Amino acid sequence: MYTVKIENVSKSYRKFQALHHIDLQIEKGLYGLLGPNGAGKSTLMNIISTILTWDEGRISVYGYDLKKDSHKVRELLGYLPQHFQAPGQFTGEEFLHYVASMKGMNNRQKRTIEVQRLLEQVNLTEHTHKKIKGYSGGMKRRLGIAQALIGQPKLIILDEPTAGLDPSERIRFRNVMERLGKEYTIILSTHILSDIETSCEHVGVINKGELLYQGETEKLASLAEGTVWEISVPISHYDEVEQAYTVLSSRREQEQMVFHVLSKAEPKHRATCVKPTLEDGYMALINGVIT
Ligand SMILES: Nc1ncnc2c1ncn2[C@@H]1O[C@H](COP(=O)(O)OP(=O)(O)OP(=O)(O)O)[C@@H](O)[C@H]1O
Repeated sequence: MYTVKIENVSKSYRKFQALHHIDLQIEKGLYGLLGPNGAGKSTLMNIISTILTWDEGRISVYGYDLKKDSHKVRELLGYLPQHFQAPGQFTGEEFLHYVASMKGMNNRQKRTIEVQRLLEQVNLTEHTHKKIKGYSGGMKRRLGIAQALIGQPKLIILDEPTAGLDPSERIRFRNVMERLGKEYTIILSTHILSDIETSCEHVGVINKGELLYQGETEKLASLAEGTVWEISVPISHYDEVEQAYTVLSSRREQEQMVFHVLSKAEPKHRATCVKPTLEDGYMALINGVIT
């Protein structure tokens, strides 16, 4: 059963069309929204979060129409905006209490339990009483994730939640999300493929406001089957290869350069076709090598 249904949604900022007829169906669990800078990810997330309006199309969230029943949707929603800011003079704990009160959690004792649980979940317990202005970027991000989880929302929208997190925080974040994804719908946007590779079963890829793919994350890699080639050339041919192909990776092996490149046709250099990774599938889509 789909919890979020987006049908034929378009959005323009004055004359610039940021989203073109987007159709997306999202089920309970973790859903990854992928796309390069300016693809339209935040626009779409702000629309689902009821912050932005849109021009045409229909969106429903847990059966509620987003236009007619936006107040109902807001009650189900936890949201981490891309540029999350919290007042620096608050401590982490005070801020979470404040957000929880705004969400209608009036019972102080219950609120305290919830705040402590969330601080622990995002690994901020030892900074509970520290002022937010003294937090690092990663700590602020984690606090942002905690405030999005207040009140156990059924739909959690996280716009680039892992920006600024170090590798161990990223792993911790993934574990928390995987656990929550068993019960709730979580949509997260990212450019970091490793964030979604293991945790999101389904993914949508957008570029320039167009939806290029939606489906199983695993299958994104196989879309690029037959278009990823390994080429080994002398170092002096480096520029030639870079100009001729979309280079996915390169490494030096003694006097040779070994490239992985994208190409629909077999390259003119001696090349071996290799099994694509998720990143290759994504790059092939974004570069228009596959459609
Ligand atoms: N308020 C606005 N007015 C005009 N254009 C906008 C506005 N907000 C976004 N855009 C444009 O819409 C397009 C989509 O932007 P959006 O922020 O949704 O992309 P994104 O995929 O979230 O990018 P990023 O990963 O860089 O945050 C971009 O070309 C952007 O410049």
